[in-house]
Amino acid sequence: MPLAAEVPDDAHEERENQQLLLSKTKGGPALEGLLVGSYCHDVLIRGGRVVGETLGGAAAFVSNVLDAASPREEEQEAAPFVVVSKVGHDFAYASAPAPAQRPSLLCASPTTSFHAQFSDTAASAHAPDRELRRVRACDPIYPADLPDRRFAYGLAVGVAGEVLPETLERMIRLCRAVLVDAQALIRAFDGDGSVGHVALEDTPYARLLPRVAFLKASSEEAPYVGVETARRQCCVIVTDGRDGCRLYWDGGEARVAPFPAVQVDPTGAGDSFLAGFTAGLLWGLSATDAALLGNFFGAAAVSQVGVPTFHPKMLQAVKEILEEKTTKRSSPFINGTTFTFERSNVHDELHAALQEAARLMSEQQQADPANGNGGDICST
Ligand SMILES: Nc1ncnc2c1ncn2[C@@H]1O[C@H](COP(=O)(O)OP(=O)(O)O)[C@@H](O)[C@H]1O
Ligand SMILES: O=P([O-])([O-])O[C@@H]1[C@@H](O)[C@H](O)[C@@H](O)[C@H](O)[C@@H]1O
Repeated sequence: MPLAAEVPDDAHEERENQQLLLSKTKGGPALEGLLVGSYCHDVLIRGGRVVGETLGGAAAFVSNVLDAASPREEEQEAAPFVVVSKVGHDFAYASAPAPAQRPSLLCASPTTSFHAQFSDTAASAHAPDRELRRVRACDPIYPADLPDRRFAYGLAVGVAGEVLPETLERMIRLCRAVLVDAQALIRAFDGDGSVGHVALEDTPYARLLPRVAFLKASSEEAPYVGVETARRQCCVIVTDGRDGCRLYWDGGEARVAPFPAVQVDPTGAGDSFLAGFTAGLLWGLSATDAALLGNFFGAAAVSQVGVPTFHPKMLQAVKEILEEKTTKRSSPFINGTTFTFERSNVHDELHAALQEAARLMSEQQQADPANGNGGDICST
């Protein structure tokens, strides 16, 4: 399987990109990321009643976790990444932390909006927890919307088909390693906006897979990704709700254990997982170890409604754990030419330490229900 460091022979721009990044990042500033996908409006509905209206879009959940957990230099006020997102003039959350910090491109079309219909009866462990309908769609993100400079890593995190194939291709050219959420590639929308899926191999994105480093899919999306074919081209991560996740690469696979959580809203779990995973790579963890951080932030996401708020003490605990358990502050994968998938000998210790931080998080939430927990969307 080609690693991110390997590029097709004819990809001059990508080779040049690698050279630039290698020279720039050796002992240099923290690694800058490029996050592409639009913020949106989420309307949460249960039993025919609106039970929540929140900021949504993977860009919001991913920014939140990257800001909380990615390594940064002491003097850096914000985590080093750029967001390319599009919203309309009706955007209701311009002053929320993530959009305020990294504003969107304004369009004449309305902000993308999803209705999430939650089941009125208790969901079984593996049944889809919600049905999504895209009720409005903002403009797509075009290659020309991306900054014309190089990035250490890219995250393609569209929710409504806004990351066009040519935009993903441009990201691959600009970024040393690209991580993709399958929901950006395989969603199809029928006449009333109901979200369905198409097989990845039938989309124009399929040919780009060998140049992608990681592809994350939920267990519902995995059959459309075709894990057995895709794992020969990039590392595939399948998330499985409360059961954690599995990684598949060419020649190996691993299961990564979850963290306990009291789920009140499943929205954003996959997005927060991908961001936690990316932060883990940036801290220098192997892919299987980084997935622990993905599971940790996925569990944190489901414990609150909408984009979660993290308690500073919990974040401090996580930072101390990462400082202790990681040997480098920047990933050899993103910073250099080597990369590992396998679990390391700190995996179990890291899991145990994060489990403690997860316990701290749930205690703090119970003690302070105002801390982002706006009510239970899930239970009957
Ligand atoms: N109920 C839960 N308890 C603990 N962790 C969870 C729970 N639901 C989700 N997670 C975490 O979030 C990750 C992503 O959740 P999942 O439901 O698979 O994604 P999606 O939101 O894309 O459907 C999981 O792999 C797991 O680590
Ligand atoms: O829950 P999750 O799969 O991680 O991601 C979600 C998307 O599937 C949904 O379309 C969007 O409206 C949510 O805000 C969130 O981004």
